[in-house]
Amino acid sequence: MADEALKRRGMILILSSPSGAGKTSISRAVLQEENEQDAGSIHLSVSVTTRKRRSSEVEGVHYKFLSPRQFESLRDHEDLLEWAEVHGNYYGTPREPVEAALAQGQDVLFDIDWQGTRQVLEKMRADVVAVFILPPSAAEQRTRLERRAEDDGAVIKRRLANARDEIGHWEEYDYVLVNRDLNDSVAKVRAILHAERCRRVRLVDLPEFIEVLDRDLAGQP
Ligand SMILES: Nc1nc2c(ncn2[C@@H]2O[C@H](COP(=O)(O)OP(=O)(O)O)[C@@H](O)[C@H]2O)c(=O)[nH]1
Ligand SMILES: Nc1ncnc2c1ncn2[C@@H]1O[C@H](COP(=O)(O)OP(=O)(O)O)[C@@H](O)[C@H]1O
Repeated sequence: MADEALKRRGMILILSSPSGAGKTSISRAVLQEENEQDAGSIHLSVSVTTRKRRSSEVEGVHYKFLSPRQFESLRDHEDLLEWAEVHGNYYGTPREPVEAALAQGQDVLFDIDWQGTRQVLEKMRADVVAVFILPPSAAEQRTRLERRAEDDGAVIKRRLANARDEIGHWEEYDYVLVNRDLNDSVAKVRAILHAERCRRVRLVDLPEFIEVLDRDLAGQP
């Protein structure tokens, strides 16, 4: 990235939450604000899924919508970094775009569930920062799902029933936040991202930088 003194390896920023807690709203705002500040620094990992497209979603932007057969073919060819069945549908992360972005020092945002998070942590712990988002209360979570009005009653019921299972994995995450005020949550996720970018292990040319600094200091009168 243009304004950084040190070359950096990219990271995977995972956002997980029970349905309706607000991770999609937070991720869209984080991506927009970050790219206004520094274009191309972070992008969404576009998952593949067998679930039906919602009216607000655009093919290839929010998800790639596949048939079960297409999904299984990708999975069986090891083209997915992780995959899981969630709320009765398959979801997975295409591997190649993520590996390319990390190598170029770009960050990738994952909106994935706890099962996927576990797989990515097992494979790539050093490159992963995992954030768990909670709703302020069960009543507010239900209200948000109903207000979103993208799913029918049975689907909302299933998502709320699965919420306890998802929340049960909070201890597997590096950071946890309660999404009460959206702007506040977006600011917190951006603060996490900015701090994590400075981690020593991500600064790939730090040893050379220190060596030059040290040599120049030694050579000073
Ligand atoms: N493991 C995994 N989970 C995913 C992936 N994409 C989405 N999910 C999760 O699947 C769940 C359902 O997502 P979605 O159908 O968009 O519903 P929403 O959470 O109610 O907005 C959420 O927990 C997502 O984080 C993926 O590629 N892999
Ligand atoms: N902090 C918040 N306060 C009030 N409403 C919110 C907040 N965050 C998200 N929402 C709303 O709640 C609904 C569910 O949010 P969404 O981002 O789709 O959740 P998720 O992706 O976790 O299922 C949406 O209608 C969204 O506009």
